[in-house]
Amino acid sequence: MNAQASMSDFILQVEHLSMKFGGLVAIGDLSFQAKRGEITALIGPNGAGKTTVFNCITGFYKPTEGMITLNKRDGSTFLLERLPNHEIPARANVARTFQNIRLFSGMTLLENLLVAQHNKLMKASGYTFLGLFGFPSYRQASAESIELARHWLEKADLVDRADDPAGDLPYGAQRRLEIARAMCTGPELLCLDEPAAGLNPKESAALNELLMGIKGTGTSILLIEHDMSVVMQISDHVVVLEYGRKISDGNPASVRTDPRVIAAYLGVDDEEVQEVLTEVGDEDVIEQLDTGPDAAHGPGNSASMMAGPVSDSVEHANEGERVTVSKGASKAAQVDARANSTKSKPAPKSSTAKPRGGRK
Ligand SMILES: Nc1ncnc2c1ncn2[C@@H]1O[C@H](COP(=O)(O)OP(=O)(O)OP(=O)(O)O)[C@@H](O)[C@H]1O
Repeated sequence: MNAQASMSDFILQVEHLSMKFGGLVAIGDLSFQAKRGEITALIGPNGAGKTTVFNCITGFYKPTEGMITLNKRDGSTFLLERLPNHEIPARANVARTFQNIRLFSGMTLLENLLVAQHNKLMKASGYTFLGLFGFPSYRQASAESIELARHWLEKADLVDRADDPAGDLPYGAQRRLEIARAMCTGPELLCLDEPAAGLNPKESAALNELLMGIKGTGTSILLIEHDMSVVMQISDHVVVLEYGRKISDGNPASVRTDPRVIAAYLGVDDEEVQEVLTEVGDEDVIEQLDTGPDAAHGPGNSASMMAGPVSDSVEHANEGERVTVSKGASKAAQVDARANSTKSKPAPKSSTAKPRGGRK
């Protein structure tokens, strides 16, 4: 990320966010920023804490610690962790979709998009029955709402089905309708929780097109996604979580080749981490294993960033370069521990990480 960027270039700043559920640390000291007008992806294995981050941003959870700042285009700033959750969409202009589709399936597509604009229409009616009698401000707001709904139905390639019940749409189209509905609330930050889940490749491509169109309007997108074809194609910036901690943060190309990310995603047995990294990694990855993490895009060597679950420990054994990691520990931490171990024992380069099966 550009060090010259000013604070107002960032729509969202998450600082030292922690969320604990009893003894479970779902998010631990997480900091990242999302640039205005960009697509920022939040990725990580199941249970890494991605949805919990969304729930903190959108007010469903009040974080245990930390600060979430939203900087709007007009210069106003909101501390989301302090804002009542019903004010987050209305005042901070943050909209979200959920992992499970939440449409009004018996209502038409158009009606779904008009319901999303309910607040605007109520305001225009003066919160009275005057709307029923064609109060001019209400008539205008009503016409604008229909126009906005039509606009987003077109963008989502759904305008032909405007009068069909939402429940009749194929799954991928329902996903796009949800996003269109969120866009009708005029968000500055759109948070999408796994929008590509369950989509076929054609539907994924349609989703990518819709999201790129939304980005083109200047709306910033925060995206949780497991589908790497979506993440790598459309994201400007990727933040990777493992056990609620950030293990990598950078552009898609740098994150894709980060050994810690590969290890976290593979989810292999502890003793197999090195073996699998060697087999799947390209020369860059192998080189990083030998020389340590890439400070240019990684989160650095800070133990707090790289720690696994609170109960885990990473020990350096006294047998050459072997690293012992307690069961269930962070795979990213193993990669880091191994890199540190290699650094502290200057061994000949040829002694580690030589591909056994060659590159794939
Ligand atoms: N309300 C809650 N109460 C207790 N534990 C919770 C709660 N919400 C989340 N967790 C726990 O926090 C951790 C992170 O969960 P979260 O759903 O945020 O992960 P995720 O990365 O979104 O996973 P997935 O990719 O499977 O959706 C998990 O261990 C989960 O069980």
